[in-house]
Amino acid sequence: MRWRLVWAVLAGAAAELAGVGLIAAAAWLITRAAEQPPLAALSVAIVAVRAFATSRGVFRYAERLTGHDVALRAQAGTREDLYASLIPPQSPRHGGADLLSRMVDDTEAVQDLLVRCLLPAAAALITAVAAVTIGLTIFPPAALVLLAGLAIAGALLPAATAAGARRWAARIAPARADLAARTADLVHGAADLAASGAGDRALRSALDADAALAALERRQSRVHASALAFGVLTQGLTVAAIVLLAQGAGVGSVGTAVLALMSLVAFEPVLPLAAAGERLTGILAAVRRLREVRATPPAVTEPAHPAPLPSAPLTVEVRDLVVRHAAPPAVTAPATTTATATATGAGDAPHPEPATPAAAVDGVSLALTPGKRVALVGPSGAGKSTLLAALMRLVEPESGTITVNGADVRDLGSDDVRTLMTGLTQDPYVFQTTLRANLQLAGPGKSEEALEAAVRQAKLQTWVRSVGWEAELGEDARTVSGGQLQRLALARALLYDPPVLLLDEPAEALDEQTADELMADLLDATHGRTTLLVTHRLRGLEQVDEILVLEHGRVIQRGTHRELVERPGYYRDLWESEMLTRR
Ligand SMILES: Nc1ncnc2c1ncn2[C@@H]1O[C@H](COP(=O)(O)OP(=O)(O)OP(=O)(O)O)[C@@H](O)[C@H]1O
Repeated sequence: MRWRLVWAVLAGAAAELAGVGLIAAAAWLITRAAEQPPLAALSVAIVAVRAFATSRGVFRYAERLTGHDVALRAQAGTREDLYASLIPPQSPRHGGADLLSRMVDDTEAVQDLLVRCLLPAAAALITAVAAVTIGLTIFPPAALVLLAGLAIAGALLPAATAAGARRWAARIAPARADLAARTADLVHGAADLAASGAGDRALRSALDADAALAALERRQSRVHASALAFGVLTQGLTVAAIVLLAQGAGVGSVGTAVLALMSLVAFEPVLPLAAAGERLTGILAAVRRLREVRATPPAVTEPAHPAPLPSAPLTVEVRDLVVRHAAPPAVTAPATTTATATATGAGDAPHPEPATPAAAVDGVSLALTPGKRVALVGPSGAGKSTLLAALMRLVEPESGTITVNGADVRDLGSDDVRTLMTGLTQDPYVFQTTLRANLQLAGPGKSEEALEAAVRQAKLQTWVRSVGWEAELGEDARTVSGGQLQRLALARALLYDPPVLLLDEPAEALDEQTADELMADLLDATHGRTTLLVTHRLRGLEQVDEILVLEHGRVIQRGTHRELVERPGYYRDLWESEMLTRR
């Protein structure tokens, strides 16, 4: 990469220098030819003009080729790093439209950093040094004026545009993120917005966000246009000053023409630096945002030397487990408010510390011996999914232990743990590919019979038969109903067949009858399989070995179905109300 970058800089500088040489040689040739010297006196200049003209194109081509090659490689490298940093589960996880804009726009900014800022700046510097050096050999005072003009247009002006743009970039980035988020809400939430009659309001707020962004961008364009105009003015004044100085000092028409035209051309690579300075601010903000994603710590700490995986049969023991989620990040004020607050200094006011959230799982102990099936029940928000996430190493417990055959899961690689304990998560995802590929995700080498069996166990065979194995499923699962999605994910979990199966509400989003059938089939399918099942439905739970009732993260009741229905408490109340609604 480093050598490619050097070649790109050299080719860019050579193209600019050829341009300066071409104009200087042409100026000399034209003014000298006017004096009608013998042709032999012009032959070197004629060859030089041709050589510079030809080589300029060749160097420019080489610069574009190597420059874009370097930039695209850098962009690909940045994307790769970003993807790699997103693979381990993060806490908190970046997501949605914001992450998309970071992945697309911000990684493109890395390309711009090279193509629009670093390479042009290096080429401009080399050209400026060459032009000033040539000027010094002809008429030193003119060279000094040229140096001053180039310094204003190439250093002071870009610094000023960068400072001006920084203010706007700080406001434009959140305004753009705001618009992206509102647009994503409009697209993905179209059905919900229409159903709750909030479509017009959402559209209006997206249009307001659009108008706010457009206003900011218009003001930024004004800064951009004035900077460009000031650069051209500096160029004109510098050349005029050089001509006046040279004529006053009696440099002669040939020397004056060479100085004037060469100075004019020396500004060519320097003038775009004002725009580059402006762009640099946005680019640096994008680089910062990318760093933020890469620096987000993974949700769990990986051991430096993962212990070997315990082999089945597995006994999983959870002892006094406490899991606390991080407090949600403070809501940032809308872009315009932030800017106003910064301008007035109000933004410096200290933010109140977020209160420590209550533990989602608070001192839970349980044992899953080989073949044992345990059910977790409890009200919404009781901590059931969090317990499953801790078993899958998706969240780091605050205290307590989880061991597999005596080995602490913190000493195992988290990917390894997920080959031992995994299953159906609460928000299953359908990938934009065929139904078969969606299932095979869990077992690329599994036989056709295994696929069929998983589909049968998940009670999905009628649907599969009607749409076919090669049916394309949508990324946003529009082609799949809630129940089908749930059963597809269940089939995937059953196909993966981990030693310890974790199932988070497998009958969620199903109608009463299908849910009953599914639970009955599931309890059959998991017979003799180590299983931890989160459910809101109690029917069939007489088949599981132990039931834990969670409330506010704590186990408030535990026992078999028979024991729990005999005792007064949450379980018996829930059982009675379930029986009542079924009558
Ligand atoms: N990623 C998270 N960040 C912060 N808090 C969270 C997170 N996930 C869950 N919580 C909180 O932790 C608590 C337990 O949530 P959890 O999803 O484990 O409950 P649950 O029993 O599975 O609920 P449900 O039956 O509705 O799925 C809740 O108060 C929830 O708001």
